[in-house]
Amino acid sequence: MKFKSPPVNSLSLDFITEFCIGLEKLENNRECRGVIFTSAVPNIFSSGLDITEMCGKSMEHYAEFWRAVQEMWLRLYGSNMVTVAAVNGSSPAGGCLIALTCDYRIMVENPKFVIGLNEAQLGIVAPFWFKDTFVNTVGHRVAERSLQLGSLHSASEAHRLGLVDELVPEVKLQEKAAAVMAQWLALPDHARQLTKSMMRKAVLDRLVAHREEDVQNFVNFISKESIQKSLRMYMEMLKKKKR
Ligand SMILES: CCCCC/C=C\C/C=C\C/C=C/C(=O)SCCNC(=O)CCNC(=O)[C@H](O)C(C)(C)COP(=O)(O)OP(=O)(O)OC[C@H]1O[C@@H](n2cnc3c(N)ncnc32)[C@H](O)[C@@H]1OP(=O)(O)O
Repeated sequence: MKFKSPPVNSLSLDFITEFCIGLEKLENNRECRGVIFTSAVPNIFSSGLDITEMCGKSMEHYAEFWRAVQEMWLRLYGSNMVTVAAVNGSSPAGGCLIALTCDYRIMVENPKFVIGLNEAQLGIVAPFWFKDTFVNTVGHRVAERSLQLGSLHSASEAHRLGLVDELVPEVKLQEKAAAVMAQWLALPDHARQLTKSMMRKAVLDRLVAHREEDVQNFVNFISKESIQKSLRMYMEMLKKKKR
């Protein structure tokens, strides 16, 4: 699955809806046993959640958007397929979440590419299920420090921390992703799927059990004037950076 929503593959409501429909089709296709996620936009895997979906909109819109973000994560983290992220560009926040939610992450070894859950830098808080996914990948200590600081890690640092599993030169990315996929698909599906479910079930169940509460927390938090102000300032900063 190749993300192609220029300029930065931000995760808008439309993007997420298409992503979920695409994933569901693949999940229901008995001939499809694995998916590689990558980007068709140069230098960007995904810039994370589309900030304009969380800024200056109605409470109803925030709730609809957040349910879609939850749905994307539930489907991907709970997927029966082998999921490999071929990270060929920067991947902050929600973009990093997509990579973390896969079974395996391969990143291009470009020192300009960054990845991490940088929510704290925007004055917002990664919800518990982003945090759980991060902890399950890198462990508690690394996740705690990285989340509190809202760190964006270079590719080599991300590899050192275990945030990504492998680094490769750009030209080798697709070949390596295909090789990893072949390795994971060599196992009997039922054994791999039951093992994956055993590893991820508690974290998935936690969001399913608290889904509406999590929507309300998000809506209450994001609609605060102080948070809206932080998001507006962040968007301004992104625009100014270009001038
Ligand atoms: C206690 C209860 C808690 C409950 C939970 C509460 C809250 C949690 C909520 C949400 C979690 C949030 C998750 C997120 O994903 S937030 C998004 C975070 N993303 C970022 O910080 C990345 C921002 N972008 C960048 O750093 C750069 O754009 C880039 C990705 C490195 C690319 O740089 P480049 O120089 O190539 O491009 P530009 O910066 O010029 O960008 C081009 C264009 O795109 C716009 N844009 C970039 N990112 C976003 C985005 N995420 N959303 C919307 N728009 C984006 C940018 O402004 C430019 O627009 P322009 O009009 O100027 O062309």
